[in-house]
Amino acid sequence: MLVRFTKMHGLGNDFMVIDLVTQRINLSEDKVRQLADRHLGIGFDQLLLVEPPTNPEMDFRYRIYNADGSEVEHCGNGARCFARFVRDKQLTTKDVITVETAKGKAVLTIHPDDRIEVDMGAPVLLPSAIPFIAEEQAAVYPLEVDNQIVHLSAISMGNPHAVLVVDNVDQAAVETLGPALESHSRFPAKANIGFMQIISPNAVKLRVYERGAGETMACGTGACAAVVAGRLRGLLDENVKVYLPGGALQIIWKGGTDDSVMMTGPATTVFEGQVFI
Ligand SMILES: N[C@@H](CCC[C@H](N)C(=O)O)C(=O)O
Repeated sequence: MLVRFTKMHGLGNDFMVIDLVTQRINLSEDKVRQLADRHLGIGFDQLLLVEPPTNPEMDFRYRIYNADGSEVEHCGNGARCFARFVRDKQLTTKDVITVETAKGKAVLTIHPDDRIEVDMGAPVLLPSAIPFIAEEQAAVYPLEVDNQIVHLSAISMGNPHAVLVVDNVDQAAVETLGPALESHSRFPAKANIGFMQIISPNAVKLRVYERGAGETMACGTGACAAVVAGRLRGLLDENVKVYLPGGALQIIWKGGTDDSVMMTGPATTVFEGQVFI
């Protein structure tokens, strides 16, 4: 069948977005992989499916799939694109939108200047809940990989992240350490791997090797996890600009275990199309 879709991006982290409020389809993992292929399909880092809510207190539900076909819990850049999508498609007229994700509720605010703010919820630091294998909770964990010891912070923003602090992000071993850590046995559900260079207490540079997608131009949940990691290590203030290869996000985290991480940034529509599925 012919399905309508929109191609979007958040700072270069790109998405195929399908409206399942007004269309119906079933997608296998193989089909997602085929659509994600940049030569044979549409090409994307993640697929976003916009659906009616199952909980009547929410406005929508959205589901997220990585390019490798795996379903994931959360996506920061995707959440902003989702908000832009439902407004542009006139599926809602609200400025504050609530959405069900696989890990609970997200609240999105569209500001008059078009930037979108997402309440990403509180970070999860308990190792078993990330999930990360460790005897006790710590801000930094030593871990052996590729015959060396690296020091990382482990955080869930709904999805699992590891964050390493590096001296120079442009020279970080993202292509080798990224995949080795993504599938490390201490991350039973795999993980997204962030490499963060501290510029000042209010600015960092970040590259993220994403689980199921490889290095992307930006990762919203990765930016949130990086700021949490920097705060836990006493390196960052509460309001931090995160410079990713595709552009900058503003991240605010007050630092309490119940405090939400707030992420603000843009969402861009590239084109619309139809594809046989
Ligand atoms: N690009 C996303 C994160 C997408 C999911 C991630 N690859 C995972 O497997 O958890 C973002 O902007 O947060």
